Amino acid sequence: MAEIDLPLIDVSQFPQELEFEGAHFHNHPEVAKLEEACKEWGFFRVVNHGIEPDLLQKVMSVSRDLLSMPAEVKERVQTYNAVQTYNRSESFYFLDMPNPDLIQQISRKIWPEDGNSNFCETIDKYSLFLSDLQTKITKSILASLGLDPRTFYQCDFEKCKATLFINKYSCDEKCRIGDEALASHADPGCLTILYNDEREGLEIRSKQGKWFNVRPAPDSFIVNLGDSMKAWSNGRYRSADHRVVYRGWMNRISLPFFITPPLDAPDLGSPGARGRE
Ligand SMILES: O=C(O)CCC(=O)C(=O)O
Ligand SMILES: [Fe+2]
Repeated sequence: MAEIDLPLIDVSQFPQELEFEGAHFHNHPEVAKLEEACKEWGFFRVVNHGIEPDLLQKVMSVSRDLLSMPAEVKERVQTYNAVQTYNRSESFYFLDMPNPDLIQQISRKIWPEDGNSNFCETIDKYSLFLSDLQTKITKSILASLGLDPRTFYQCDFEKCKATLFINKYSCDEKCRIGDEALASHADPGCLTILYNDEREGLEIRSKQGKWFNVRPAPDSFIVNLGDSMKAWSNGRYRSADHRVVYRGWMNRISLPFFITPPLDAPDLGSPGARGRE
């Protein structure tokens, strides 16, 4: 299986002025790199994102605590699933993030004695950081299409919804290297910010239809564009097929943060003639 290192996007290099109205930045070097990555792969890896490695470790650790609870405890949570499409896997999802009340409700169901404030604070802090990161990335994607950052508000990107998943893929002795743990798919929404443990297994399909194994890299996030962003860019940007393949591990944890358009933002849901050709 061919391997790739995803294109690296350094968030600290994005122009600060992206926050201001009326500026155009598609010639900025980091924004140009982003444009290339979105066209070529629809996937990139984000570094210098400002999230402390310590917080990332804590997020993994509280996710493991949650997933290692007995099945009958996990089943108290409505959004706990042994999802069929995730072969031999289980997941929790948290809607409308950041959402401290929901995190507490879920935590109290799992740990009724004390509500596990460490879990709540860690997941809350993490989702606040990720929301901020997704805003920066989305504005930079708009800039890379040659658009004014105000488009973010004019086209209702700020109303997008974020859902955090905590997934665990488990394999037993019957698993064989190359078996699909998550079948090939494209994400339907705007953007996905994915953090996973250092176990290999994520594969993405190139423009030419060839599968590549994504080499893991610590302390960074994988970002991919979904079908809504592809449609919104009038097909200029890819929403690439990807899958998870078993590579010899017993367990693999991944935390996708899905950014999806709200139902009341028709402008975002439909492709328009925007951006430069
Ligand atoms: O677990 C992964 O690395 C990828 C997950 C994914 O693609 C998804 O949940 O849509
Ligand atoms: Fe996906």
